[in-house]
Amino acid sequence: MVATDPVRVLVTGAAGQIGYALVPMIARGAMLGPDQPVILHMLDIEPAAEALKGVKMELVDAAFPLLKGVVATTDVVEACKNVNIAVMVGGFPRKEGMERKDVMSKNVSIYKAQASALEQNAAADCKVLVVANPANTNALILKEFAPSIPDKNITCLTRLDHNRALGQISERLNVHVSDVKNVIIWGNHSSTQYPDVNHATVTANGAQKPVRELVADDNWLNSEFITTVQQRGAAIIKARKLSSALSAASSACDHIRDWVLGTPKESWVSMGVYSDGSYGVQPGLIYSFPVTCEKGEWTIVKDLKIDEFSRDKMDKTAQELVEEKELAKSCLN
Ligand SMILES: NC(=O)C1=CN([C@@H]2O[C@H](COP(=O)(O)OP(=O)(O)OC[C@H]3O[C@@H](n4cnc5c(N)ncnc54)[C@H](O)[C@@H]3O)[C@@H](O)[C@H]2O)C=CC1
Ligand SMILES: O=C([O-])CC(=O)C(=O)O
Repeated sequence: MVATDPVRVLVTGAAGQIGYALVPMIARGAMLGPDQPVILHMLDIEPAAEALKGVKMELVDAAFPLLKGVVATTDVVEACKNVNIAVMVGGFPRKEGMERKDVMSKNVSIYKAQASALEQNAAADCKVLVVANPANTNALILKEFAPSIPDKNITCLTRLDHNRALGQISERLNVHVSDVKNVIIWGNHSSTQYPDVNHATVTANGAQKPVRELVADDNWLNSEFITTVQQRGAAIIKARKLSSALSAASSACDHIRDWVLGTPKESWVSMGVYSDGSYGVQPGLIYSFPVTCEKGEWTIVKDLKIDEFSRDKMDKTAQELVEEKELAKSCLN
């Protein structure tokens, strides 16, 4: 493919609230860069067909220079045809008072059903990002029911949690968010996730300093900071009566952009990817790790020092993923 060939990007659940925030970002180049033309494939279900038509009309009305075509459909096969990137948002969001795994039975069956459509119709090297909750387990189900898609091409979104952690540190230290780097989200996109700042730094006047040293309050870092990030999704639902949408859409663009175009030098991001056993995480689980990306491939950052506090939290979130996997399988029987 030459650089100016359009990239086909599928967004499922495109008539929903994340979809509505995400498709204009993609059409403006926030996902694949300002020179990369795109063709948007938007999938939703029959009850949302009229709303989906409306989104397509608005995309036409916005006259995006990079947008070379729009497919808006309720047919999953048509939606998946030749797509290079698939952002799987379709599903049901949780409501106030629920955990993300409470939408499991409704959502995992969607991912089982759509796995084969993707496998059979998408481009052979299609990169898949699962956003719908429970994101890690939906991605795991998709991976199991689409065995010919390479494991490394199926990921889930924990970049929103990563960005939330950057945001909390930036507010606490009164520094710009782009000067904070190398936080890590370990594990599940759920309230057991472990936001870890032990390797994070802030750049000031050309020098890098450890976040722990600058914050100088281990008590805050080991308690309130962690729970704020873990519970941020619930806090947004409480405030908006709807779950996060603009931040989820923006983080989905960050995830794909860094995966395709590469992570900046000496920094990493968090992605939910299949475990190869790194850091003692059960192989095959979709677990959020620190990764660097180059030439369209992610690599888990190896050999970071893990203290006892972190080990315990990393194991607890892994254990939840093992349990979710069993629960998902029972929902599919
Ligand atoms: N991983 C993450 O960081 C985040 C994940 N989420 C999750 O993303 C998902 C979408 O959230 P919203 O856009 O707020 O929900 P929404 O309800 O506004 O939109 C979801 C859309 O999916 C559609 N849909 C349902 N079943 C479908 C199917 N089989 N195929 C295609 N489309 C289908 C619905 O008709 C709806 O238009 C939820 O599961 C939510 O919990 C939300 C925020 C962050
Ligand atoms: O909390 C939710 O249900 C939506 C979500 O995943 C998030 O905002 O992180």
